[in-house]
Amino acid sequence: MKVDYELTGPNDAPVVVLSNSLGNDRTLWDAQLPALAERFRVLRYDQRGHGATPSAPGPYGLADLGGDVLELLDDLGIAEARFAGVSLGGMTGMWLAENAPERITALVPICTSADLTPPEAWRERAAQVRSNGTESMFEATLPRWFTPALAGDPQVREKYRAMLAATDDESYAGCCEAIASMDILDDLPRIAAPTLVIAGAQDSATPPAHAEQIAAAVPDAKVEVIAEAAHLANAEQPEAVNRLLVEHFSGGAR
Ligand SMILES: O=C(O)CC1=CCC(=O)O1
Repeated sequence: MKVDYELTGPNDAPVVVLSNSLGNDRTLWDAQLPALAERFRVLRYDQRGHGATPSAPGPYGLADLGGDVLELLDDLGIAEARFAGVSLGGMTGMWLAENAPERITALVPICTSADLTPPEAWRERAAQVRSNGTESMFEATLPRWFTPALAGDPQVREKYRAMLAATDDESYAGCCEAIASMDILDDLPRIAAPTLVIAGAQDSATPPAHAEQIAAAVPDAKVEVIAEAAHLANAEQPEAVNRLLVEHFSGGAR
């Protein structure tokens, strides 16, 4: 699958790949771009059926979503990259670090999980979206994405409602099925990339315990919990997340 992408930053700088979560697109990273593109070649892309990337019939697995990234890196002639992903994007990053370790030199999974059970709940969500469409998910989703302070802001509501509604129904469902069938927990100890796991203190979708579980399994991984942030912590607290991303990606890449 050819994904839609955008490259920003110096041509000769190390590459940082940014991967979005379920129901939004690469503009999720708008507030990271200025800080990262000063030092890195930033490669933002849209997960399949999200943003400007075409859809494909589901179900998907994380191998499909990770495979999309490998195809993109191959097409662009990028041998290796640092990788940050939010939620589904973080799962994609962990799959890559386990299955294509030579391509991932540093990893930052953000507000994500390696074990988001029960799978039936994701299959039910997939069925619901195939019947009712992505926009029907909005009122239930926004309070998971942001703390009440931001979730009530009319501009935030409109931006994220539009992104969710623009997400292809079948792809959203296929991504839910990728989460349902996710099988990355047991291989976390194989991850060799220096790893920083970021959590939102108020994230009800993937609470900080999920970050602790990942960090306990990945050799030498660290955890940072961002106060006053829910699931889309990079959008809600960009300064704190930018500082951590720049520090981690400037430090010990493998
Ligand atoms: O929409 C949610 O429930 C939050 C979420 C889970 C996986 C993902 O990418 O977003």
